[in-house]
Amino acid sequence: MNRVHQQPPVALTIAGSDSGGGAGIQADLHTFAAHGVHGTSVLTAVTAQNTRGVTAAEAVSEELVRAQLDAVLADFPVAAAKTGMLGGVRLLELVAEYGQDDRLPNLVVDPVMVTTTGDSLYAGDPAAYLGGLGPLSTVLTPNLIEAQLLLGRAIATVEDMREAARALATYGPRAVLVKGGHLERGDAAVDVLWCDGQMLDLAAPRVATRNDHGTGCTLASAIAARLALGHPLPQAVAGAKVYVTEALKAAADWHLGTGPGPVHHHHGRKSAAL
Ligand SMILES: Nc1ncnc2c1ncn2[C@@H]1O[C@H](COP(=O)(O)OP(=O)(O)OP(=O)(O)O)[C@@H](O)[C@H]1O
Ligand SMILES: Cc1ncc(CO)c(N)n1
Repeated sequence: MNRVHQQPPVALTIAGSDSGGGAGIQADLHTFAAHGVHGTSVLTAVTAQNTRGVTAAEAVSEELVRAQLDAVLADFPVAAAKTGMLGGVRLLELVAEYGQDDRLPNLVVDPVMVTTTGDSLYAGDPAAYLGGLGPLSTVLTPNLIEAQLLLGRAIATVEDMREAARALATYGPRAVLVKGGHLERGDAAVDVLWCDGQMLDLAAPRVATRNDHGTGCTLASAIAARLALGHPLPQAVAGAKVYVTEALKAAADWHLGTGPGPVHHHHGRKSAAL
């Protein structure tokens, strides 16, 4: 038997740490593990954060980010990568440099700028995202607020989301997923995917829960995990959305923290405690 098939594919997350464990690098590594993918990580920032918000944040130096990227990429067959919090233009440009050298295959770019609790995680010009990482992205995954910041216009309806996805695609990503988690209307959570010239609406039942911390990170890393496993792009995105919906459902009754808590990344597995 070919031993190569007995080992997990490798995915890489380039993101910040959430001390509360619901978003950021922690959510990404949980998601990779839940998909049976080996997770490697490049830490870009450390945040002091819980379910109520971010109380402090500090960027990792460019030298240390570069050293982490070099260490991982020199030794692991990274099949897909994902960016989350980059903090500002300097780390964004550094990551773009690796992308330009074709060292970040199947790159999912989650343009993290503000948390749902309103804390800023990006001090820089939103346009730098499109210029720096747009052409290198396999999928760009802005939420409503990020899409508005990237395009400088209001987005209020699903039709606006479709127009935004088309407009963002002109900056070079192969696909754009505009997420509608913050469009609190109706009983569906609708995202729109512009992929290879086609528009798809991805709808899921809206889960009645306050525990939605880290859903964006979880979705982006589930897409990366599925790309690492060899799923074709639209199926990887659709499957990742189902995974997030199930993770939201499974954690709906949790009371972890007093604010919006984390989702259940390992909902497919029985825990000894539950
Ligand atoms: N209550 C919900 N029920 C079902 N799906 C949801 C719900 N809230 C969010 N989603 C889905 O979760 C995914 C992430 O969307 P969202 O717009 O919340 O991202 P985000 O703002 O980047 O997340 P966060 O900043 O909390 O990590 C999308 O697929 C969205 O449709
Ligand atoms: C570190 C980190 N990255 C991303 C997000 C967005 O959810 C967050 N809250 N914290």
